[in-house]
Amino acid sequence: MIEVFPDQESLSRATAELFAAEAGRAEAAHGRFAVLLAGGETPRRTYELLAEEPLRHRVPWGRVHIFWGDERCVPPEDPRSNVRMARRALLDRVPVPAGQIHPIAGDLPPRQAAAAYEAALRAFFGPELPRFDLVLLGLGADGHTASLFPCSLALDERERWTAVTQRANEEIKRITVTAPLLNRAALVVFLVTGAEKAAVLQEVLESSPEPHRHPAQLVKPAHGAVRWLVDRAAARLLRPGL
Ligand SMILES: O=C(O)[C@H](O)[C@@H](O)[C@H](O)[C@H](O)COP(=O)(O)O
Repeated sequence: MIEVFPDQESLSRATAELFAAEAGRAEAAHGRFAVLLAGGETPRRTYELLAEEPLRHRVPWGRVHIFWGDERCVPPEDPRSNVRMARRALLDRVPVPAGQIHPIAGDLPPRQAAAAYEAALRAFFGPELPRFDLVLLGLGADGHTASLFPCSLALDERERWTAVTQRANEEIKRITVTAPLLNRAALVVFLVTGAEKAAVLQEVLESSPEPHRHPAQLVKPAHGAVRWLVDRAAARLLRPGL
């Protein structure tokens, strides 16, 4: 399902409202809301809106459990950190109990960080593959999502829930969740804005599946839904009515 919004602000507002609605639904259904946050820049405004009136009062923060889809292997205060971005935009401003925030430790050696994060996931969800109520994902201009980059070994990981990856021409490593975890989600929401994403969005949504070229095409939850929230600039090359 693809929803086109006039601009990033209206997309961010709709995403924040969806987050609040899903949180209320999950809490009513099973007493908690487990969400996987996206990194990068696109979700920042959504997180800010969730911390502000009126939405801040619509989310049962005491029942919310926060995880991340990926993190850069940088210190916690590094401006590139996805955990830092979400803390500053949202988590430092709403009453989620500290024990319900499960950051990826970007300052650990990468393999140790991936193992520690997988242990945190297992501690919370148990031995079964985690089923998140909501997964927020972005889309890179190269078709990546989370930190699942084209042609990376992590794309074929079917056992582990986390992996160490590295983006081409980027000196740092990254920790990412893997496709099996993403594909257990109840609801996956891709957030895509900006004219620079128009070409890749068209390829991901309209070209034949080539997940090693466009890892976002790996995301097809067997028992869940995928929604694409895109702005008009990113959607400009899509077939009408897609
Ligand atoms: O750590 C990251 O960078 C994200 O997890 C990554 O998958 C991001 O969602 C896309 O690269 C889009 O990034 P923008 O939202 O900044 O365009």
